[in-house]
Amino acid sequence: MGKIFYIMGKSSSGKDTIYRKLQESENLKLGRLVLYTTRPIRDGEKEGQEYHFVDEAKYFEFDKAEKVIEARTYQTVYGPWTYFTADDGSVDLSKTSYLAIGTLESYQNLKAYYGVASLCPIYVEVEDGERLKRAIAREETQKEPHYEELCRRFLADAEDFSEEKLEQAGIEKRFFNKSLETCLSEITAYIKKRLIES
Ligand SMILES: Nc1ncnc2c1ncn2[C@@H]1O[C@H](COP(=O)(O)OP(=O)(O)OP(=O)(O)O)[C@@H](O)[C@H]1O
Repeated sequence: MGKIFYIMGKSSSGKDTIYRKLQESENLKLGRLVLYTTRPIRDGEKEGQEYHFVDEAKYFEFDKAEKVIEARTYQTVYGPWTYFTADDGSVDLSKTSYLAIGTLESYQNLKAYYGVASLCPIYVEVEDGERLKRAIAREETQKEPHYEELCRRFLADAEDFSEEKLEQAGIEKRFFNKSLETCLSEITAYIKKRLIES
């Protein structure tokens, strides 16, 4: 059976960067499980790459059809943004393994939906000061930087990824993203090992 390799970490820990590199990796050949969001697309993002960018009506459509696996809404300074995973027919674990990005909460819900044996957590960590610098640098590249949202998210993450919650979710292994290259090679080796085991 295939596995869902689930990348998690606080904002600006490097999840998207790592996700893109692993997707490009010739020798892993992982399918993509793309989450949905109603938040506006950022400059440089592409539909279907980081997320499926949809409006609220689409979310309600999936919900009505009972196809929402997990959903969470953040009351941001720009209004409510919903992030969700939908059973949109793109996942077949009998055929392949997948790579996804999500939160600790969505990870727990996917475990309940697909079964604990199908999920494999990839938790990425960066020292807080360095992570904040990367977040600001990334925001500065945006046409309309959202600094308030950056601060809100930074504070919310401290709670959402508390040591207690990590322990509850059974996250033991951590991948430190100081050097991207080293972090990527450690994650790649880990995924290969887990693929052989499954
Ligand atoms: N090892 C690294 N060294 C320096 N910069 C890095 C490293 N890894 C990622 N970055 C940069 O840090 C910024 C944040 O990375 P990225 O957008 O991948 O984080 P993220 O975890 O997906 O954040 P979010 O959850 O907020 O979308 C980006 O500008 C990225 O280029």
